[in-house]
Amino acid sequence: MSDHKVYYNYIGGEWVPARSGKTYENRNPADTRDVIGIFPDSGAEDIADAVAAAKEAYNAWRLVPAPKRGELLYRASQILQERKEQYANDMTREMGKVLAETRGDVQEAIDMGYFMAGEGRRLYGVTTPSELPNKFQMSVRQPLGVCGLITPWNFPMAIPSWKIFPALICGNTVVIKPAEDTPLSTYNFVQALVDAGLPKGVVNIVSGHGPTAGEPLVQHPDVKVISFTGSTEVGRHVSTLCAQQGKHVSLEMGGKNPMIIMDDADLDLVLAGAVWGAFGTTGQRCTATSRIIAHRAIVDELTSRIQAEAKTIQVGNGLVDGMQMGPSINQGQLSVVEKYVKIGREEGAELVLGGERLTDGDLGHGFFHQPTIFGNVKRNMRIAQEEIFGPVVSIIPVDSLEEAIDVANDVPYGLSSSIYTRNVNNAFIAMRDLYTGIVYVNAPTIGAEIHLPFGGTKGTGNGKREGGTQVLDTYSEWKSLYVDYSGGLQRAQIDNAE
Ligand SMILES: NC(=O)C1=CN([C@@H]2O[C@H](COP(=O)(O)OP(=O)(O)OC[C@H]3O[C@@H](n4cnc5c(N)ncnc54)[C@H](OP(=O)(O)O)[C@@H]3O)[C@@H](O)[C@H]2O)C=CC1
Ligand SMILES: O=C(O)CCC(=O)C(=O)O
Repeated sequence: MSDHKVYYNYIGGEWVPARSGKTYENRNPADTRDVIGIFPDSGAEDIADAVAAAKEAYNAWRLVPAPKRGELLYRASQILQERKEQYANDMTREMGKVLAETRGDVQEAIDMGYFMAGEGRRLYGVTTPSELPNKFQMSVRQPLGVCGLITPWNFPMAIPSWKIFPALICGNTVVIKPAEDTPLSTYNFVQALVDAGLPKGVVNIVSGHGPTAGEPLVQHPDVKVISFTGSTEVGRHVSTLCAQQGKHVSLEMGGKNPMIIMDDADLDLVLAGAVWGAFGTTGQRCTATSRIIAHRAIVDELTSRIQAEAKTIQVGNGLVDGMQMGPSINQGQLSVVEKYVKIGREEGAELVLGGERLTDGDLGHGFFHQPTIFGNVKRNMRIAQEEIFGPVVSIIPVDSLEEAIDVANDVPYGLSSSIYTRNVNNAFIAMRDLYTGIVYVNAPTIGAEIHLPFGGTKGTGNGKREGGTQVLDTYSEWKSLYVDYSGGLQRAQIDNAE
């Protein structure tokens, strides 16, 4: 028998194993000798149990006054705050990103909790004047029922919080299937909700694999909305399944985010932003800067300065002080990085830095790769078009702002973009013409805050947004209410007119 910690699904207020008894191991991507824990390898039957529990709990939860629901969310955020350091440590161990970043991940969940707790006292609808006398009208949000949530591994607490908190504040109940690589952080998040006193069945977590646990959740007829964050390929499949049942679906998917550097940019500022944008979280952010579109007048200087800066990045176990970049999440993702490095070389891009897996000493036990920069990249090369989701950035020279924006928009994704310039006109043109869900000026493509809508255009999404109050639209439907207090007067007026 192994002595690793065993985790269970949380269904209807009980911690239970998968009905089949099957489990899987969760290992540290920085050192695969380190087993984080044993998690249920759940199937359709476990999903069915969780959906039934959520459906039952919905009847009471939807009637809890929204401000009271908000108080529970507030309490959960306080608990997350108290446990922030422990949860950040757990997250670095299971996901690999450095501690400063996992603290930020937990903090985003805390922020989202406080934000949505406040929404419990707002959840604004509108009133409008009526065309008729003695008639009142207004619109209110109503919950949908059971929400199915499917999340990726790169923000394993923040992204679940972006879904669970707004779903709950609207009066829904939820079943979440976290990424198989990072269940612990989502379990920790759910534990905080449980400890805050959430009623049984309101939140349910079922771990397992996408096709065997995620897909049954998507297909379950009692699940009214699916909120999915992950790859464009899986997201489109999920969307197709939802369409077959006419089910609501919110999709947040991939990115190929450009950073435009004009010839008047402050290059010191650019340097910090470009290195953080490209190599923060090992490039495993959907908002990561994966293309630097630089004016030809400064591209050589910029390339050599970014190369010098990126060379100093300390790559290693994120729990060790001083480390700046962790590993890829797993062997599959590392292989994708290696594949694209090979493709870039074959396409004739200039390898300016990196390009190799790191295996010295203890690094050999993890999925580490050098920060990698390609220069002289052409806009239509595969490394400039396809999402890599790793520490690889392409520098693309251009001759004008117009060309830069054209190149920036010429990819199948549209999540985030940025421009560095001292010229206010250029900045406003870019804000207007970059066809992405998020645009930064003089800042990298990463670092979104939860108070504004988060999401993208084209292959990045399906028009929905997380974050901001706009996220409430995913977890509620509008109901228009008309109240006639004329005592039949209106009917009489209409009859007389006829
Ligand atoms: N736009 C955004 O907001 C964000 C987008 N992303 C995108 O996510 C991707 C990386 O995340 P990754 O986890 O690898 O993405 P995947 O699409 O592989 O997985 C996302 C989630 O979907 C599950 N899943 C896989 N197959 C199915 C299926 N057939 N039915 C239902 N669920 C399924 C996964 O389970 P399992 O873990 O078992 O595979 C996981 O929980 C990148 O492309 C990135 O751009 C990431 C973060 C934010
Ligand atoms: O850096 C950001 O803006 C947030 C990134 C994010 O949420 C993601 O990559 O999933």
